[in-house]
Amino acid sequence: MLLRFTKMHGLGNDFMVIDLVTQHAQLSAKLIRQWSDRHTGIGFDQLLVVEPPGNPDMDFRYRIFNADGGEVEQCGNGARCFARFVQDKRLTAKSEIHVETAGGPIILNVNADGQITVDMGAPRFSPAQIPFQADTEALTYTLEVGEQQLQISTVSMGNPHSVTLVDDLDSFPVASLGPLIEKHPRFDQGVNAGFMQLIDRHHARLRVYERGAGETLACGTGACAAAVAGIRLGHLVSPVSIQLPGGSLHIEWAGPGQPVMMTGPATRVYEGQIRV
Ligand SMILES: N[C@H](CCC[C@H](N)C(=O)O)C(=O)O
Repeated sequence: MLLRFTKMHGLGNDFMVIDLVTQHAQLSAKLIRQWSDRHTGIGFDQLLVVEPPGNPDMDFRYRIFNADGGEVEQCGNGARCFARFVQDKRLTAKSEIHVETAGGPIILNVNADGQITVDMGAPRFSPAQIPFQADTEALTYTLEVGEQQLQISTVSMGNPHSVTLVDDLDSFPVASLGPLIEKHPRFDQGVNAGFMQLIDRHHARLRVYERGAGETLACGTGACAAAVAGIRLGHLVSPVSIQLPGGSLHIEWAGPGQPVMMTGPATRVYEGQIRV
């Protein structure tokens, strides 16, 4: 059987997107790892799957799998591509799309200018919600990483994030410290490791070593987590422009209990078919 898919990206964070509303396929971690290989497969950071909703009040279920085959709770750049995909495929005529994910409900708005704004839900901070091993909730924690002691903030956007402030992002050893944080024993389910350089009160630069995918050109939930951490620490004021290697995202957050609003592009690259 041939399975249709669309290759897409959000600021260079790239995806294979498949519609399992009108198609059927049995996915496995092994198959996803084969597909994600950038030499022998299609190549992507994440696989995004469109399914019918479980909850009749929602329009779709949105499932996310990392390149390593693991299913995860949320993907922000993917959410914008999801919105573009379901409109392009005529799976919906709505411009406000309500979607259920393993990390909680999100709302996608396709704007007149083609940008997409996502209500990502409220961030969570308690260690149990990250999950992260700590005695009490704090704004920052000291994490032993290799020979170093790093100050990190932790934020859940449905998926887990650590945020470390650095002075010079270009020279910071993301490739060596990222994987040590990603698989640090204090993060029970692993973590996406963000590294942020403050520019001014409304701007910051960010690199993210993603759980299950490595360093990506952009990370939407990572941008949300970094903006929220910067605001909580008093370094940033909403709205915040987060500049990632692949481009910038506009983030707004009105404070604890309020949703994080992320706005950015979604790009279609090509249509494909693969035998399953
Ligand atoms: N690697 C992430 C999932 C993808 C998130 C990222 N691509 C985004 O745009 O938010 C995790 O394991 O939680």
